[in-house]
Amino acid sequence: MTDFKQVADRLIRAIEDWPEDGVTFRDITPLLAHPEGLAATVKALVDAARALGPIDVVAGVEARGFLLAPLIAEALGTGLVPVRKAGKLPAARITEAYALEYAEAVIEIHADAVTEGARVLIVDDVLATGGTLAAAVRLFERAGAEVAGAVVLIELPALGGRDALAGVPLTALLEY
Ligand SMILES: O=P(O)(O)OC[C@H]1O[C@H](OP(=O)(O)OP(=O)(O)O)[C@H](O)[C@@H]1O
Ligand SMILES: Nc1ncnc2[nH]cnc12
Repeated sequence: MTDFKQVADRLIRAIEDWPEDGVTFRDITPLLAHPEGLAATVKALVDAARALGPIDVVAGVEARGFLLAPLIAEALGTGLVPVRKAGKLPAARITEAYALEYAEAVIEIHADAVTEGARVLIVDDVLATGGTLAAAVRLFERAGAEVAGAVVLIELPALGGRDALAGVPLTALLEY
């Protein structure tokens, strides 16, 4: 089995000054495009998810969380809930606004996306300021669920996102 950290360090690329000056963008597309990179990524994510205890449902945050969450949900045998950017979900919604490293946004879930007390695992590719994941946690708490934890591929510790998630178990597979 390919070592995840080795293959990820080789295949995740850093793009300077994108999408704006001063941001180093961590691009996971070469990792996902590589067969062994993808397999090692899925295994590492699923191992991290299993370590968080029982999970009833896996949530992926649009857009890059959508690339990862279904792979974990399928492996755990759970359902999948999309956390969508504003204006995409057709039925009654719960909405949260937030700021992230280089933008502001609004995310939503369907009000009936989770059952009362369900243990939700939230998945995304990057934790930067934590604005996105903290907003996702608020969505599921407002929906009556319990956030069992969050798993990300990459944490950018200099941006302090972990502090925004106080009280939520967070596993990051890599730090840059
Ligand atoms: O911790 P934060 O400062 O909130 O930043 C992290 C978020 O930023 C990126 O999403 P983005 O909204 O750029 O969009 P994308 O997934 O649609 O590319 C990334 O995929 C995370 O969701
Ligand atoms: N530096 C970064 N690279 C990739 N995705 C991000 N989302 C927020 N900050 C990011």
